[in-house]
Amino acid sequence: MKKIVDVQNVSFAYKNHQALIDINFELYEGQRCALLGPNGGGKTTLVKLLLGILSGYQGNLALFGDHPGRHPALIGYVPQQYKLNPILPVTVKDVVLMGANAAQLKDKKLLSALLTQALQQMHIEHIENTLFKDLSGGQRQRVLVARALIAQPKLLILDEPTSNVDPSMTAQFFALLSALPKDVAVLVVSHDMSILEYQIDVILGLNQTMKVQQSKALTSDMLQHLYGVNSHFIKDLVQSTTSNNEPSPALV
Ligand SMILES: Nc1ncnc2c1ncn2[C@@H]1O[C@H](COP(=O)(O)OP(=O)(O)OP(=O)(O)O)[C@@H](O)[C@H]1O
Repeated sequence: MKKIVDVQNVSFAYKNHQALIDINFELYEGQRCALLGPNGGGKTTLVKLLLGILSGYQGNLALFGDHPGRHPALIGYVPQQYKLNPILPVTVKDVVLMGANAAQLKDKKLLSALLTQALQQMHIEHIENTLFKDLSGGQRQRVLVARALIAQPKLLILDEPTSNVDPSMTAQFFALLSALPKDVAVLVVSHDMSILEYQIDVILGLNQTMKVQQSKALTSDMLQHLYGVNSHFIKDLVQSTTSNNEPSPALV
């Protein structure tokens, strides 16, 4: 398996705040990974470092064997929110095609095939001419993933993808993600532990320092690391929010 992300002993400090301390993890092609952590835990900072938006870190950080920011076309980033000027009549198709512009895809035939494929992958071909502003939160989320997919990235970073959608849309959204090409590595950033009910291979628990788990069973150690409170309280909380009140398989 190809290594997509390699982070070794990475630390990062803002002017007056040490945000990340000695972070280590690797991400391989096809892996589905959850980056979990409390507010202020450093998730955004880490993502910005991966995207090459922030620099000035200590340690070693490589994506596709190179410095961050060198291969933007290989990374699809899906922001938490995407604001468009409501006056602009921008359709779903327009938004998805913006992803092709960013990756500088110009061949018209190829572009048309990739557009169709991205719309189909996210099951939004029927709304391609609908105005983006008229969509629901869940539909917008799918359009933004399609916008990232049109450039055929090898790493997809999803920032709090389900923060604006209800639980049934969340389930549908993750079902779609599990149908992505198998070689695409996916990093889902969230503080919502219920994402662990979906297909996740690795948990990165970030709270200034990082704990890595190669399974999606949340251990007491991980809960303590992330939230620093009695782990039974959190387990009870998560279980009480699952739809059928059955103990979640993600918890041990
Ligand atoms: N530009 C900045 N200057 C100084 N401190 C910052 C800056 N950006 C973030 N921080 C601090 O760094 C820490 C990590 O912030 P970060 O935004 O990475 O956390 P997060 O896990 O993404 O949080 P949230 O889940 O609330 O979005 C926080 O204590 C935050 O206050």
